[in-house]
Amino acid sequence: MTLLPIEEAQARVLALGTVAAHEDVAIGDALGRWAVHPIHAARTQPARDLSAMDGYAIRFADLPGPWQVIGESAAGKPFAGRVAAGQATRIFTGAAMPDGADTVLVQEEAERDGERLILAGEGPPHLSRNVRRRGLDFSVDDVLVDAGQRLTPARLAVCATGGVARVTVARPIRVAIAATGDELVEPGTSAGPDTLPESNRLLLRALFADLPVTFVDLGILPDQLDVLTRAFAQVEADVLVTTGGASVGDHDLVRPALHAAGYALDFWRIALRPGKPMLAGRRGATTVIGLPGNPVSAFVTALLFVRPLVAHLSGAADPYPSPTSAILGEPLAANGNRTDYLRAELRDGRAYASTIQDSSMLRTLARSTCLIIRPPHAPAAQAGDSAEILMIA
Ligand SMILES: Nc1nc2c(c(=O)[nH]1)N[C@H]1C(S)=C(S)[C@@H](COP(=O)(O)OP(=O)(O)OC[C@H]3O[C@@H](n4cnc5c(N)ncnc54)[C@H](O)[C@@H]3O)O[C@H]1N2
Ligand code: MOO
Repeated sequence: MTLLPIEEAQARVLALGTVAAHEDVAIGDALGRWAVHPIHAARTQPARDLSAMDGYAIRFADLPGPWQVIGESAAGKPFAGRVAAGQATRIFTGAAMPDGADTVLVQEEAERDGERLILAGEGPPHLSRNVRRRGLDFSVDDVLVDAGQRLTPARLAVCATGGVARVTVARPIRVAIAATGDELVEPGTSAGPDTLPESNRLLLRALFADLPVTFVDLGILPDQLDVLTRAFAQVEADVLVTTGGASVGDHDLVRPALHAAGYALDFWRIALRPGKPMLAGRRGATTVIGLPGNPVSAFVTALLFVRPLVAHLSGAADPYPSPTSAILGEPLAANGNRTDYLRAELRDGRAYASTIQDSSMLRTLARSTCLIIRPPHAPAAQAGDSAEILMIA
């Protein structure tokens, strides 16, 4: 059986999606969304030459003083007059430089007696010392945020400073989530030995909590073709995520149910461990991603496929998770034909893989802080070798 390489599977998932319509939102509501267009500054920052320190505005040519203090410039309350030879004004951080002054003497290096000011230190070493020039940060029309960039706290702050009140973003992505399996019960309900508290819906919602999504909870669905088909046929969402029932057993009915509900399958089974039985398809504007039921497989496939799809539909220029690298703390055996995401702990910059890599084991996942990425057919690796990792905690 040929399995689809994960990079190809990722590209195909993104290609299935229909990019969401746009809306304008206040910057206060835009955290974690992606800018659809480049965001341009509506003002210059600083709008005037400003003092960077508390002290005195002087003319550099007048050093080493003394000076006569003729007034004050505070933030928002500029000095109205002009500083002539031998004159200075009191000035504070963020205040406009008075006309005629070009340099700020910090107050720690000055002594004042009434209007008389003298140098009491080395003084500013060069012209314009402690002055923030008009436009130092940005000028009107400069690009503050590129199209496709995420609106992080710092980017929202630069928009505010740039006089940008509203931004264009994709509308929230509607994500419907269904767990399937006769053995599953709502977490917290009393469960006998043949039942299992359902955890994948909670896992997925938590994994996407920072994304601009609205969730539709389809609940826990039984392994019955007609029930699954009816539920999938009624979905109105941008993304339908199912978990479980994706493999080859007699009770793995997600694929036939999706087919019966009118979804066209794009692929099934990929070269990934854990996560091999993943499937993807589409019906109208709804992309379906069928995740394996094993919780660790659901976790890894959600990170590698569902999150990037939601980010892509939201306008992200770079929707994929960003691996970094670490030194291996222990040797690793040669890898087989699937890309392997090993649950591991990062300690003192070294990654240690768990000895048992079973895709049902949530406690191992919960203890892990990273996943070590092993490409298909990677040769055996030694302690001290470098490896790609994906941080997960
Ligand atoms: N003969 C074969 N058997 C299996 C293969 C295969 O290639 N040939 N693939 C294995 C792989 S790999 C995986 S992964 C699993 C996943 O299969 P399914 O997607 O059909 O998952 P289920 O059988 O429904 O469940 C697997 C496991 O996970 C538990 N589970 C399911 N959903 C949830 C949930 N929402 N919350 C918590 N736990 C859940 C379920 O009880 C099972 O124990 O198939 C292998 N088999
Ligand atoms: O691919 Mo399965 O997810 O290894 O257990």
